[in-house]
Amino acid sequence: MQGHHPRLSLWNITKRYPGCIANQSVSLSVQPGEIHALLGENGAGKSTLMKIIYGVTHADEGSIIWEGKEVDIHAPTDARKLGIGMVFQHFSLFETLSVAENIALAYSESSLTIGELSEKILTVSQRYGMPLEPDRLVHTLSVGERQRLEIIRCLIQDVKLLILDEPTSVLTPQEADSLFDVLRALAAEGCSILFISHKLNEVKALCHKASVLRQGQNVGEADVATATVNELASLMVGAQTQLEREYEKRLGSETLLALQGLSHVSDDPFGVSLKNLNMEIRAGEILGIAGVAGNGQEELFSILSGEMLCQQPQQLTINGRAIGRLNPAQRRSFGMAYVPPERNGRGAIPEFSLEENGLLTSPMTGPAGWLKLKQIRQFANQVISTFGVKCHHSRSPASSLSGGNLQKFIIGREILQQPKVLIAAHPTWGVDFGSAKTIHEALIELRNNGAAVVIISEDLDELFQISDRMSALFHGRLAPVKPTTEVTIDEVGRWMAGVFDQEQAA
Ligand SMILES: Nc1ncnc2c1ncn2[C@@H]1O[C@H](COP(=O)(O)OP(=O)(O)OP(=O)(O)O)[C@@H](O)[C@H]1O
Repeated sequence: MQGHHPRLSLWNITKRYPGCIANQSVSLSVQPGEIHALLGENGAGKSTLMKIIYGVTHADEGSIIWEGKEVDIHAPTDARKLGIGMVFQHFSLFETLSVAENIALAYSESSLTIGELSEKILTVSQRYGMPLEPDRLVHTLSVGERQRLEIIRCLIQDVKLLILDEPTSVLTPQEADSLFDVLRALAAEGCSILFISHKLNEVKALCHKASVLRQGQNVGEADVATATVNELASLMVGAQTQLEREYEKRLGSETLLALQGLSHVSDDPFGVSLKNLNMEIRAGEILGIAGVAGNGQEELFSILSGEMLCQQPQQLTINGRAIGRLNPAQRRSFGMAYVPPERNGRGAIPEFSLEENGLLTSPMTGPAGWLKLKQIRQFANQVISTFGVKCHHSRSPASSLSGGNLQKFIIGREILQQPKVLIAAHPTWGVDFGSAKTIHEALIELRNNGAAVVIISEDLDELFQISDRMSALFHGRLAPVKPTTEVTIDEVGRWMAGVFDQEQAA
């Protein structure tokens, strides 16, 4: 009697990691056709629970009931056989293969030819209004299209439960709206959806129910139609909380960092070339760079940080000193600091402890090169306490932190070094709203102390909230730089679509 049972029920799921209980006796149910949000602060245990359902990791205790029957899900293939699909935050696609070839790889057990699979892709994409050509090579796809590919990959196999982990963090507002239309259509057909998000407005707009995890435990369920965004927030943090703050806009003083006629031809066949960028970033201001991912943000970050060098030293100056040919460490000696777009491998080394990761960008050695162990520990603990990083202790490996907590550690490590110039890509990516506020306040304080801050982000709400001036990147070109108070969201949207006159660009 399948119809009478919830699609999925979890009973008393417990998962322990060394030094922490990620999920503690979590029970929840999802009905057919229900869009169910999973909310919780960073480290609350959301991803762990989803990974257990999808068979990526296993519970120590508890049971999973699928349409009324207890099941063992040992691996993602078991989950897929039941009709469970998952779209991860980080896509795992092969750039040089086509859409159809990428999907074929996920279904190696199926006997469909590429031609038959392409037919199926077209049918699914037309049915749900998600245009995607099966022959397109993945490297030509935008981020939104890549996500479509991941979703279609799940839908090809009649999916009954779709899990999405922060799916809108990589999308423009328009792309997020069309994703929601697809999810609503799927739910109307009876597909259940589990949706992880830190954006409570989205949850309110899309979901029917929300379960809230706090420190690994399910602390309640809310009917999203009747709960306000503030009530959802209070359930998450267990107290009344102010969601957002307005920050005073400032116009900076003297120019600290300047880009002059900076062009860079990408040697990556899938990269974006930067074209004649001119920009001044002043002491005491935050400059926000908007743009749809893949328009040169990655390259701009690399050229500002020194991971990629300018052709001419004077194309990039700090306080008038030409630094275009200096490497990242040499630029740091002039007071620069960076928060790169990837946490793992670039922002932090997963196998290293937090103390060692602190040392990576903040050298704490004595005259003979001896490590100052006490200072290293103090610094890591200062970052942990100032930015509310949830971890076992300062000697825990970075890989044991939840995504949002590692992000807080990386940005905290950079801000506490009091840089003169900070270049930060997606500073609050995957960070819960309480911690996002802490990070915003720290960035504003850094600005108020006279630093020049560049924020490269796809999150327009965030850019409008904390930037003093704004611009956008499109196909490696920079839109005009204007005070945030003088631009509208529509104008920035047009910049992001390439509608600007390069002559006016600053
Ligand atoms: N492989 C691991 N080893 C040790 N501890 C881990 C591991 N993976 C997760 N944890 C811990 O389990 C807890 C829950 O982490 P999880 O990633 O599920 O949180 P989350 O709610 O998804 O957080 P975020 O919003 O930051 O993604 C955290 O305290 C984290 O440090």
